[in-house]
Amino acid sequence: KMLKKVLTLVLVTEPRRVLLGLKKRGFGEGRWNGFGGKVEKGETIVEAAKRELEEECGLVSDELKRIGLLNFEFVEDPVLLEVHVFTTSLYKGIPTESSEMKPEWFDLSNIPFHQMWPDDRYWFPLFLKGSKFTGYFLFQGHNDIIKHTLTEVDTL
Ligand SMILES: CNc1cc(N2CCN(C)CC2)nc(N)n1
Repeated sequence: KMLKKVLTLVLVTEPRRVLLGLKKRGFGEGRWNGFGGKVEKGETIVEAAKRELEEECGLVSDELKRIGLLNFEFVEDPVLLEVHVFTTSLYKGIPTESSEMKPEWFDLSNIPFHQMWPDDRYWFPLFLKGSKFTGYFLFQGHNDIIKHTLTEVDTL
């Protein structure tokens, strides 16, 4: 049976901007993304999302809203990534560079999709218009999407 890794992704917004981090090392290195990581033993998914947000960019939020559930598979690697996507516009702190991420604000009309995971082009517009969504993306390598499904949902 396929191994499953549960991961988090947090997108911080202001009225006309979204905070993204440039991944400095590891999985997704060189790509802009929201903040997130693994869910450790003994913590809930939203606790993990809150922890990773603070670790990766120094922001603290107690109001993370679940907006998406994305499943990723890579043909070369038998692990399913189950990514729980959150957003918040209520936070404390100043975005601060960490060992993992270099944070920057992007105007909503200027999202650097060419320097992000290719699936983002599909689901980011749903996130930006306030929809909830579930999706599945089958990758070949880290750049090519062979197959995908994406559905707007009322409840996650
Ligand atoms: C494989 N495609 C991905 C992965 C991904 N994540 C984000 C969170 N990471 C911890 C793991 C990988 N984020 C996006 N936007 N797309």
